[in-house]
Amino acid sequence: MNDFLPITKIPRTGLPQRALVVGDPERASAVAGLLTDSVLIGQNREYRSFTGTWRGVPVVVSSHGVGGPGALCQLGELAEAGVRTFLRFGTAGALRADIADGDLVIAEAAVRDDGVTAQLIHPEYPAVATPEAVLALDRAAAAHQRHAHRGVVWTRAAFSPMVLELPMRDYLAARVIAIEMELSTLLVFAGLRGLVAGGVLVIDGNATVDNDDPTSYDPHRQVVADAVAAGSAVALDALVELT
Ligand SMILES: O=P(O)(O)O[C@H]1O[C@H](CO)[C@@H](O)[C@H]1O
Ligand SMILES: O=c1cc[nH]c(=O)[nH]1
Repeated sequence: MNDFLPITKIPRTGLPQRALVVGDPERASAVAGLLTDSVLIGQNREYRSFTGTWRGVPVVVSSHGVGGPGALCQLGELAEAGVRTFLRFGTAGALRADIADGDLVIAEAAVRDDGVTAQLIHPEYPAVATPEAVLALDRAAAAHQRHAHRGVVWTRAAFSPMVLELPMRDYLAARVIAIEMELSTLLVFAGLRGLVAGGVLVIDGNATVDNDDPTSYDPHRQVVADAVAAGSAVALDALVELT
């Protein structure tokens, strides 16, 4: 048998039990650059994975690309290789005027509009973060003096609407605070497997505005880059607190 798993090309066994998962492979490299003794352990497609230590604790940092189905492939292989605790460190659009660019959103749960978890379990099953992960992220954000908001996140498979309208009004009325594309997949996956999971997201725009004018979405701004750099330490600090 091959020593590497087929989709991510990470080693089949022996990975640290904690992983930070991110969308962008370049973000995986940047976060790995913060670790001690970081080693690239797999690179295939959108999946770039490292091991290293943070505050003396072994961790994995791994990218899953954009979208739930691809993320699910990565999560399954990380779990097969030994990961038990997952935090997603991503970006998201704000759904409230008082949530600013560069702020952090700590997810308590996610709306399962992800296009993939309905193929795993009934839609009534919740996508909920492990309470200890929420609290660890809250403490880490406070320790780093980062502005953080807690609430429900909308995970949506399609980045932009086409013929059908986004049900934006309903989720705004339901007080959902941010939108992104992979978190509910992680939370459902972890729930079904009995694993620990949570997520923290850097706000890179206001999705209620960007939805009216898609050309206004610009995640490549200094305020976002600075928050991603600061948020990396928040996410890693929380990750190593969890068991
Ligand atoms: O910054 P990441 O982690 O990729 O997260 C967000 O950014 C991508 C869309 O631009 C989607 O993957 C979305 O979930
Ligand atoms: O899915 C996403 C990710 C970042 N920002 C958004 O507006 N949407």
